[in-house]
Amino acid sequence: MSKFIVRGGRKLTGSVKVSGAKNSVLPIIAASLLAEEGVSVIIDAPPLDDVMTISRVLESLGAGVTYSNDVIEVDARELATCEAPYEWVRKMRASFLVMGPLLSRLGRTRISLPGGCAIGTRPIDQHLKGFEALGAEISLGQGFIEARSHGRLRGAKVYLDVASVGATENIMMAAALAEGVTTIENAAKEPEIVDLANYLNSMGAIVRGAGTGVIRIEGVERLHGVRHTVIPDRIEAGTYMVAAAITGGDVYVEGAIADHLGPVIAKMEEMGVTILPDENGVRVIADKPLKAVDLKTLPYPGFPTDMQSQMMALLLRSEGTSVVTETVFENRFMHVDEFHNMNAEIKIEGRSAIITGGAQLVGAKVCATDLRAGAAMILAGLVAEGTTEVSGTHHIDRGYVHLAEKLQGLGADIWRISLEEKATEIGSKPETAKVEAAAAQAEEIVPLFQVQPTLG
Ligand SMILES: CC(=O)N[C@H]1[C@@H](OP(=O)(O)OP(=O)(O)OC[C@H]2O[C@@H](n3ccc(=O)[nH]c3=O)[C@H](O)[C@@H]2O)O[C@H](CO)[C@@H](O)[C@@H]1O
Ligand SMILES: C=C(OP(=O)(O)O)C(=O)O
Repeated sequence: MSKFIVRGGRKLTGSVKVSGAKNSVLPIIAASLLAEEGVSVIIDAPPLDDVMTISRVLESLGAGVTYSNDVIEVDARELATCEAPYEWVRKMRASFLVMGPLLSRLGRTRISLPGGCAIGTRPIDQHLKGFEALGAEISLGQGFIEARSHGRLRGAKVYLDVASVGATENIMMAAALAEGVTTIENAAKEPEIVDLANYLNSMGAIVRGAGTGVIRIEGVERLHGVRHTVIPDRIEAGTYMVAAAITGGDVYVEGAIADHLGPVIAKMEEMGVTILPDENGVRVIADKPLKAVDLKTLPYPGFPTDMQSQMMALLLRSEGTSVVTETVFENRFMHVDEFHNMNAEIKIEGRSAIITGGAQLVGAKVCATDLRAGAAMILAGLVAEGTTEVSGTHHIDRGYVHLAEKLQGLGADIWRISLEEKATEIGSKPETAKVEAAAAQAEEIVPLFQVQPTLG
């Protein structure tokens, strides 16, 4: 078990590099299961716990997976089973993304039910509706979902009741090897969908319209392994943009793609933050008092739910009242109680949080209730009076590569401790790598990305 310790009060300056996108690399690794020929090479794969988890899922299916210096190689030419075990699927909902590729390639799959999580119930009915439209028979029992097809899946029209990112991806992957044409209507439009479509197309698939509400997939008979570079993580980029703004800093976020961050940039500009995008990244300058703004989360190109809690931290620094409305997930305000512990003034009314900005935040012991909530606590800690201790770091490790080190590089006073070391080293900063290794061991996670070139 470990914690982040943040001492507030430093302006962040300098440059920080964004890693590859978690939400792109996960479906892309899953899609590698479709390659019956050659090996897939995925470049800029971030060394995150979620990447390790999906790699473990692939290994449990019989694929060979190696990782070295942000490059993952997947050899899925021979698969041993079509069953994804509970042990790994329960760790991460995105493991369910192997269902489409397995069904499409093997004609049968059995996967543990992914269940809900802290931010909502997160049903999978739209994924299943899509598979059924393609001719699969679905059965549920004993915590597993089984899907079978008689021969190849058949292309069909699928209308999604909600523009689900995961369902769009799963159905795209299932349709890639189906017989005939599949059309997904009311498809999700996120940049990660486009990245997955580009990956599938270079594998030999025929996917058109990704990034719009209608995606057309013409099924092919075989797909092969390719080299692909994952897009930069827009949520990680947005988090560092907020870190710059909240501390009144001046930071260049290298790799941030302004086009992917439209609503985040628009809202920060409305607040009075200067954003200067160029072809390699985005510079954020916060040299004026922040204004309150209202925002509502929506599917892309609307404001991303994955940036809601970080923006709430920023709005706590503004003068006036802001209203944040969460429309994507039904329970994504868990961070509000944690903010209260830091002297924040926020009231929840239904799906909206009413934020009275301007109060001095005070350091406290808080918990990362989910991945982005954890990032928000750290952001608040950067400007709180005194010291903030953020527990629940396993959530943060799902989505942020070397968070403490990247913030330290910008001048933040943040470090990570293992709870064991805390007892003996209060007041000193233990060396980060050693502490992370100890923390990983304590959480029974093998630190694959630092010490082992090969998974498994
Ligand atoms: C690995 C990954 O890419 N995760 C992202 C993905 O999650 P994920 O793909 O799980 O999110 P979805 O887009 O599917 O979920 C959006 C909404 O649709 C609902 N829904 C979804 C599927 C379904 O079959 N039925 C249904 O009702 C969900 O409960 C939720 O309320 O998109 C979310 C919304 O941008 C992000 O917060 C996550 O970071
Ligand atoms: C909710 C998130 O991810 P996941 O869908 O993997 O839980 C996120 O990245 O904020």
